[in-house]
Amino acid sequence: MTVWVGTSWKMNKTLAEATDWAQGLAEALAGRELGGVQPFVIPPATAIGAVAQVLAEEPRVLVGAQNAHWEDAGAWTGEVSVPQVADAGARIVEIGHSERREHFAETDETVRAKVAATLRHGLVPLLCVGEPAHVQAAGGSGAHILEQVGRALEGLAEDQLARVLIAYEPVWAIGEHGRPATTAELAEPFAALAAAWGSRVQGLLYGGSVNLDNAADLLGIPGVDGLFVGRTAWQLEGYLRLLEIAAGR
Ligand SMILES: O=C(CO)COP(=O)(O)O
Repeated sequence: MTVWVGTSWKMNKTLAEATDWAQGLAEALAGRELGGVQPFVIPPATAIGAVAQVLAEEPRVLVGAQNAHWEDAGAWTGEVSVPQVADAGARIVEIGHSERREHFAETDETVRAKVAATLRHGLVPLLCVGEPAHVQAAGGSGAHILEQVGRALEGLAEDQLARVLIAYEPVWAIGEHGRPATTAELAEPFAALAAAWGSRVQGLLYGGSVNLDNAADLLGIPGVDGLFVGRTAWQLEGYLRLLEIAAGR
C-alpha cells in the first residue's frame, strides 16, 4: 500500500531556498528505493515551476500547488488557475486548508468548485478538512469532517473520487500555536472518515504538528495512509527522516 508523505511550505522560502531543498531531495533519493512511500512537495506559487524543474530529475516526487481558482482563466486578479499551476509543473492541488478557510473566505462552495476544476484538468485534489477546538471539545470531530468532505465531494463519480486525497488536519493541532493531537484523539475521527470514504478515495492523510517523535504512531492509526507536514519538513533533513519513518512502517 502507498504511504503518502508530503509537505506544504505555506508562505515560506525564496526561489534559492526552494531549489536548494529540491536539489538536496533529488540527490538524497537518487538510486534509492522509496519503500512504498509517495513523496510530494507543495511550494508557494512562485516556486512551483523552479521546484518542478529541479525534480524533473526525480519524477517520483510529485509537486503541488497550495491553491488554484475554479475558473480556467479570466479577470480574477491575484489568483492562479488549475491550468496555470499544471503548466508550471503541479500535479496536485491543495484545496480548503483551514488557513484559507479562516483568512481567505474559502467556503464549502468554493472548495467544491476547486475540487471539480482540479479533476477536470486531470490533477489530484488534496482536500483539507478539520474541526476547530470547540467542536473537538464537544465530541463533534467525526461529524464535522464528514460534513466538510460530503459537501466538497458531492456529486462526483466514483472514478473521480478514486483520484482524490483527503487530509484531515484538526485546526487546533496545526502550526506553532497548535497542540499535537494524541493518537487516541484521532482514532474516532479517522474511523469515521475511513468508514465513509476510505475505500472510495485515493488516500486519507493526517496533518497537524507531525514531528519526528509522533510520525510513526500517527501512521499506525487505522485508516491513515500518509502524513501532510508543515514545519518538520521545511528543513530537508526533517523531511528525509519522515520518508525513512514512513518506509519503515
Ligand atoms: O498545516 C499543515 C500542513 O498543511 C501542518 O502544519 P504543521 O505541521 O506545521 O503543524
